[in-house]
Amino acid sequence: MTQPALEFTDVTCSFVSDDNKHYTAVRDVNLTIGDGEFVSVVGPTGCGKSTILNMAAGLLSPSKGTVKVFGEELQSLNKRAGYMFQAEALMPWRTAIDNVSAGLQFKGVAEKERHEMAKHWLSRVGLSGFENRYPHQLSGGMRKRVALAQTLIMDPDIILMDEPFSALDIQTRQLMENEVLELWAQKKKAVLFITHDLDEAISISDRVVVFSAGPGSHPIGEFYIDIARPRDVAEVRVTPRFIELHNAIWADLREEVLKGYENMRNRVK
Ligand SMILES: Nc1ncnc2c1ncn2[C@@H]1O[C@H](COP(=O)(O)OP(=O)(O)OP(=O)(O)O)[C@@H](O)[C@H]1O
Repeated sequence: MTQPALEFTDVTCSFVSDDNKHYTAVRDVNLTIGDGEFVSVVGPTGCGKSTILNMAAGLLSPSKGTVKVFGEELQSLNKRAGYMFQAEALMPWRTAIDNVSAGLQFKGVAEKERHEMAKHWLSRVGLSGFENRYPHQLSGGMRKRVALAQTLIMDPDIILMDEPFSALDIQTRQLMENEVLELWAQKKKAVLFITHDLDEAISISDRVVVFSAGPGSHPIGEFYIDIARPRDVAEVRVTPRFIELHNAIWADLREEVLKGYENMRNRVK
C-alpha cells in the first residue's frame, strides 16, 4: 500500500505572543492527504489554515503530534513539497525565465539546461514569448503563472497552495484554476489547497475538509467531491450536484464562520 503523501496525527500548534500569552491555533488535528489526491481546506478566517500548510511545509513545527511525509516524520523543511503562497513570490530583479529556473539554479543545474526547462514550463503555463519580461512588466495573472511554473518545474511530489489566486479577478482566477487542474491531471501529485472560497474548493478538489473556528481549530467535516473529471471550474458550478455539495458544506461552515468573527472580536477587546 502506498503511504499517504501527508499525515497529521493529533497535531496541536500553539503560539506565544510578545506579552507571553499562549494561543492554540489548531488542536488535535488528524488529516491525511493521499498520494495524488487534491484536498482543499476551508474554514473561517484565522482558524489556522495557513498554520496547517506551514507545518506541512516544515516551516513550523507542531507543539504536539506528528506530521509525516510519505511515512517519514517531518523534522525540517519538506523537501518533497513545492509551495505557492498568496503573496507575490517572484524576485523583481529577475526575468520570468530566471525566476522560473531559480530553484534549479540553487540545485546546481547548468544554465543552458535550466533555461530550456524554464522555457518549456513558461510555455506550459501559456507564457511563451514572455521569458525576458521582469515581474513588473507582467499582469497579476501572468505573475501567478510564472509562480506556478516556478513551483512545478521542481517536480514536487506534494504541492502546497495557500490561496494562490485570491488576488486575481474572477475570470483570470478560473483560467488559472483550470490550468492547475490540467497540469495536476497529467502528473497527479498530492495537493493541499487552502482557500476562503468554497466554490473554488468544490470545483477543484477531490475532497474538501472543513475546519472549525479557532482557538483549537480542527476538522469538523469532510466531503468527497464526486463530480466527474476533467472539470471546467466555471461549468461545474451550475450543476445540481455542485449546488447540493455547496449547500451541505455551507451548512457546516456557516456557523463556524460566525463563531470565527465573534471569537476574533473578543480577542481584540
Ligand atoms: N506567529 C504567530 N504568532 C502568534 N499567533 C499566530 C502566529 N501565526 C498565526 N497566529 C494566530 O493563529 C491563528 C491561525 O492563523 P492562520 O494564519 O493559520 O489562520 P488562517 O485560517 O490561515 O487565516 P486567514 O483565513 O485569515 O488567512 C490566528 O488567530 C493567528 O492570529
